[in-house]
This record gives sequence, C-alpha cells and structure tokens, in this order.
Amino acid sequence: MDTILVVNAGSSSVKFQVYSVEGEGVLRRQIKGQMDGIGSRPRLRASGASGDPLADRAYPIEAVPDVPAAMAVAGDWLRHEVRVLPIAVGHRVVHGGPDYDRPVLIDHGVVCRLERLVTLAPLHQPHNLAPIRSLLENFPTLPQVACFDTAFHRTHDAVADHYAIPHQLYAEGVRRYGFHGLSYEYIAKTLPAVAPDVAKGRVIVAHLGSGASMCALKDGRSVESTMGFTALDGLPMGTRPGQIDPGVVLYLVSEKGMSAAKVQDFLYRECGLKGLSGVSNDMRELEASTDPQARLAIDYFVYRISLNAGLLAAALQGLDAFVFTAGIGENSAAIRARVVAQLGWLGAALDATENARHARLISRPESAIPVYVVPTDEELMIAQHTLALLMNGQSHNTRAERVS
Ligand SMILES: Nc1ncnc2c1ncn2[C@@H]1O[C@H](COP(=O)(O)OP(=O)(O)O)[C@@H](O)[C@H]1O
Ligand SMILES: CC(=O)OP(=O)(O)O
Ligand SMILES: [Mg+2]
Repeated sequence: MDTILVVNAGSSSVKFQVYSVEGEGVLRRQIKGQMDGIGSRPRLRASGASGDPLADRAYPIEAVPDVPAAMAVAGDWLRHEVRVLPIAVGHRVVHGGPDYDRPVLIDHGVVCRLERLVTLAPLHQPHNLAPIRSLLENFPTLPQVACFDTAFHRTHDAVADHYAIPHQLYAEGVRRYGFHGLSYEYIAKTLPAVAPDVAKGRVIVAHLGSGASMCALKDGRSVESTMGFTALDGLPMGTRPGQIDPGVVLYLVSEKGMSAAKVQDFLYRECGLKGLSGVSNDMRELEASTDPQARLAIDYFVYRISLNAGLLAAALQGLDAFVFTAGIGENSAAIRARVVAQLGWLGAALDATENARHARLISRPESAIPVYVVPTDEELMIAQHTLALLMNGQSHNTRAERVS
C-alpha cells in the first residue's frame, strides 16, 4: 500500500497521520496520532482508520521533556511498531519567510533557505527541520514536501502586511506574515459544507491551542491575522505573551541586562499562561486549579480574544460568523462560553447545551452571529498538498526501503 506520512510539530505536541493513496488522488487516513502534553503530561495516543485505538501511553515529564524527545518517541513507534514505509513525507514548516507562498518539494537548497528562518520561529522551525534533514540524509530519493503556516496569509493587503518601519526592513522580509495558515486553510475549505450561508462572508476563526491566533476570513481568504513577523504576537499562548509593548523588551535589556538569547528564551518559553499563572502552560491544568493567578491567566486569555475579535471585525467591516478550533477551541466548553459572552455586544448568543456537548453550531437560533466549533485538520491539508506535488511530475515509486 502506498502511504504518505505527515508530521506536524507544534509547541506542545507532535501530531502525525498516515494516509494511503488510493486511485487517482484519493487519500484515506490509516493512522492518526499525537504526542501531546509536552511540558506538562506527555501522552502518546494513536488510532487506526476506523478510530480503533492503537496506542495510549502516558510518560513521566522527565522522559519526554521537549518536542525533540516527543518526536523521537513518535518516530520510534511509527518505525518499529507500525513499520510505516511512506512514498512521501509531508511536513508542517511554521515559517516560510518571504520566499514561499505555497508548499514546495524539499531539496538541500530549500532546507538552507528555511534554516535562515530558525531565529524567527525558534519554538518550531528547528523541530520542523530536524526530521527533514534526517530523512534527506538517510533517504535522499524519498520525496518530502514542506507546507507553511505563513503561506495562507500571503493574500493580505499591503496595509495588513506592513509595520510602520522603514521600507528597507520590509524588503528584507520584516513583515506581518501570520501563522496557523494550514489550520485556517482547512477551516476555509470546510466552511462551505458546515455553514454554506456564511462561508463566502466575513468570518473570524479563533485557533486556540498551545499557540493561539485569530484570522479574519473574507470569502475564504485570509485578510488579517493577529500574528505577525513571528508567532509571538497577538493572543497570549501557552508560554508566549502575545501582544506586548516593545518597551518591555527594551526594559529587559537595559534594566535587567538580559542578552538577546535570554530575551528570546523568556518570550518564547516563560511567558503566556505559564508566566502569568505560575501554574502551567496547559489550559486543562489551569481550569482545574483554584490558584487566583491561574484564574487571572484564564481571564486574560478570554479578554484578549474578545479584544482581538473587535480588531478583526473592524478589518472585515462586519461579522457573519465566528469559529472556534484547535486544542482549547475544540475542547474547552468553559472558555468558549466565556468568549461568546464577551461577544454579546455583537449579538452573539450561546446555546449552553449545544456548547456543552461540543456541537458544530453552538449559538442559539436568534444569535446575530452563528458560532461554530470546527475541529481543525492541519495534517489533512499537508497530505493533500504533498500528494498534489507528487502527482505534478514526481515519481510515485520512490519508497523508503528501510526506515530505521
Ligand atoms: N479538554 C480540554 N480542555 C481544555 N483545554 C484543552 C483540552 N484538551 C486540550 N486542551 C488544550 O489545548 C492546548 C493544546 O492545543 P493544540 O492545538 O494541540 O496545541 P499545539 O498544536 O500548539 O501543540 C493545551 O493548552 C491543552 O491544555
Ligand atoms: C505557530 C504556532 O504557534 O503553532 P502551534 O500552535 O502549533 O504551537
Ligand atoms: Mg498546533
């Protein structure tokens, strides 16, 4: 059976899927898995084509302290227990920089260009590139495809793409890229079936995971994102602060004597829900905590989502629907309820029963704005892009003979 392996390294999880390629461009999911809870409660879960459980293992936090360790556990499981021999591998690569506005077949030149972006996405890019490099070395003829978080946002107008800084920096690539594009692309493609009345309209999508951002969609295209040059901006996240006055960074440097490396580590790993709560980066743990700082962190998360909803509604000049997705957006009825309450001024009205059972449509019929929960599937987008590039002139016969 010809299969495509998809790898998606996020900031608190490593997700993977295996698809069989059937007939003319038909993909069928065979395995879906993830190692999540990295930095809190690491757990490997995987299921087969019909949702049948294949693995469910918890690990002590010391055994899987970071994304590379999680990648190793997931890789071992795929190699030694499932014996996956893909004809191609599709990778999520968080930063595509100014060069890439669509997925690309990977060669050494592509890897070199993507390595230059590591400092712009230090939580992700090194982990996205490590398996690419290793496979390129061990299986040089195995087609690999890079699919970028930034590509979907390349439709932004100039005003949404710029900072108010001298043009030379824009020319060098200092732009508002936006991230989570594979997730938004999936939602945009799914909306016509889920919500045909509003899919062509003005929609805000809130991707609330360990990394979190919001996107303004108009007729299925991204017109604005809360993230910018890096995945630090916008909403507060598991360990990133979201929007912050650059004066704070200057203060850290001039008053605290922090080096660039220290500031980077601080902004990417010590802030956000973790920094504000002092309890955890994991929303499940904050929701279970009675610590007042944990409550403040949740309040701040909800408040910033509602502020950014106003901002994106202004970008769209109105709002026809609101969509929740990703780890928190799909699973936390409490956070959704609080966000929708904050959107009451826009006429949003929650159906508490539908929300509690994580239904697709969670607003009441009289709500001025329908509110949806749409589980995202970045891996499916990656598999589709990978297959499309394979079919455009690449050999289907190159197989990883031995994955070890
Ligand atoms: N049942 C749940 N209730 C609340 N939060 C949840 C639940 N399940 C997952 N999450 C949260 O989702 C986040 C991870 O989301 P995810 O989209 O997988 O992140 P990433 O891809 O960035 O690693 C974590 O903060 C986790 O606590
Ligand atoms: C870009 C980003 O923040 O990704 P993730 O949410 O997967 O960490
Ligand atoms: Mg993610």
